[in-house]
Amino acid sequence: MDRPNKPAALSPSSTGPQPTVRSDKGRVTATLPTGDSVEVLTYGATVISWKSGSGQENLWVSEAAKLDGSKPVRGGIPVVFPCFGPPPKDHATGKLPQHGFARNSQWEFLGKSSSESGASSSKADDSVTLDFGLSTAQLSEEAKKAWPFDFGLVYSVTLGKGRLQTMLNVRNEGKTSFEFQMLLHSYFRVEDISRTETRGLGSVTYVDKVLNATEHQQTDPNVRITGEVDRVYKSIKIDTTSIVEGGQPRLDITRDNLEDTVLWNPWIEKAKGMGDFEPKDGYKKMLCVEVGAVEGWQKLEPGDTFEGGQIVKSHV
Ligand SMILES: O=P(O)(O)OC[C@H]1O[C@H](O)[C@H](O)[C@@H](O)[C@@H]1O
Repeated sequence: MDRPNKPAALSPSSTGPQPTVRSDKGRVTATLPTGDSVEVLTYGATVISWKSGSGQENLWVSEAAKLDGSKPVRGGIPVVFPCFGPPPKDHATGKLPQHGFARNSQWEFLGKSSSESGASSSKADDSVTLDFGLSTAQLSEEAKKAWPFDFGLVYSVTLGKGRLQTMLNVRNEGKTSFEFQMLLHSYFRVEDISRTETRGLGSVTYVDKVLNATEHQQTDPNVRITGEVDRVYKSIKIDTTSIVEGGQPRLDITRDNLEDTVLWNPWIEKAKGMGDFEPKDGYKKMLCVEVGAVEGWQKLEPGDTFEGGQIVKSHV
């Protein structure tokens, strides 16, 4: 499948200030002349910071998050592949840990490409894309044994003025088909969860993981977070889920070729139970809105590819 809005390669005739990209000791950072910036660890290809030109951080990262590759990052945008949550024991992913291996594998930085025209904007606007790769050969022996399929992932992180696009491309490099799920586990930063709501999830069926995985129908198009929430919204018709604070739009999260979104906030007790979640009242400052394909399984035949992701627009 062709990726819509893929930025073109840097044109030699480009003039004016250019984005700067630095790669050092497992961290890749990109900064636009507008001041927008992104920082990505090669560990998990985890985006750990995304700032708007105003200097405003859009992602939440725990103060106790491990950034040394010893454990998946608690915050930012961990990549979930090839299973979401604890995999069913009778499925081919059954021996993998919760959320699979992508978030705790060492990815390769494949390089950058830049564009003078915006990836999702009609207005001319510089952007830069950072590509990261993960394939079977890079996995730990344990992960290879637990999920014995040949695959190739390319994760493209595109930074534009006031927006971030993250796209995961999955390719079956083997001789047999495989099934997978994928999800971008974005931890968004909010000022005050008590003034925060999401819009765009109305008339959708969701599975409530807090209430014994029972199915419910979302009737109110606005969802306020007033306690622990862990919901899988399925087959959503509206492409964009917005985070609104005090009635003002904060972030618009648009799914690309993905139909599901998980809403997660651990609230008081669950936050206390997570050693890498700090400060303990940090749940007041974050909301996970996680786009993905987690309802059932995506099947890929040998040689086939799947691509899905998100474009996030920041209003500040
Ligand atoms: O603690 P982790 O493995 O990072 O998972 C954190 C959370 O991820 C998703 O949002 C799931 O829906 C939650 O059930 C899970 O608690």
